[in-house]
Amino acid sequence: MAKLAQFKDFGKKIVCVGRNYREHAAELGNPVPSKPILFLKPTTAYISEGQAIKIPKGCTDLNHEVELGVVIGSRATNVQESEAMKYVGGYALGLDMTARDWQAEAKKNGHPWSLAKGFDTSCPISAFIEKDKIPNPENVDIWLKVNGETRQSGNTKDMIFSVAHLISYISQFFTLEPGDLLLTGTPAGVSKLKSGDIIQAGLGDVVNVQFTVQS
Ligand SMILES: O=C([O-])CC(=O)C(=O)O
Ligand SMILES: [Mg+2]
Repeated sequence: MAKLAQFKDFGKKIVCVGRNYREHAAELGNPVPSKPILFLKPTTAYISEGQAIKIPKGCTDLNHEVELGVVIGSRATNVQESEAMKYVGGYALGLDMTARDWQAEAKKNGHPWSLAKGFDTSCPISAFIEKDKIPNPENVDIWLKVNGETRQSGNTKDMIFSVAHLISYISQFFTLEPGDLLLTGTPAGVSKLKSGDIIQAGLGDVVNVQFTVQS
């Protein structure tokens, strides 16, 4: 496996998992999935700390979704679940910013979520986290505050599909490449944001980030 340093410049394709926590599926009135629900964001969605989250033009219900991000370390095609963790290069905290009004409309009409999930600034991301800083990705506290008030507070042990299962499942259909980011789904507590809001989010005490929302 190549040296981890090369993944500090991760920023390749963003593969997202939907409804991977029962309580979040329930809060939006969705059934619990029997297999992972996948969607993609374009790489133009990435921002890092210091850049603002922009409410996309016409969106009236921008939501935060804090998620554990897994950075892929080596090329993965059709990997077994028992081997899958070898393909992890490290981690990151990611926000799956969602135009909930646009997503609701897309759901109603059976249309894709690309616009609701893939607009510019829809993937704020922390710095790269070395793999050994998170020895067990299935037991990490994950939290998000808006203007100092806790909105999301979960633990990755409540994920329906594990990191290993997700990598194995996804790699059956498309190849994961070094530098790709896998966003593993959000716990409950998603809520509406407005211009000027300050989001703080973190994974246990491993990492925390801050982003401002702008119209
Ligand atoms: O928009 C949604 O509810 C699906 C999703 O991304 C998640 O569960 O993290
Ligand atoms: Mg999400």
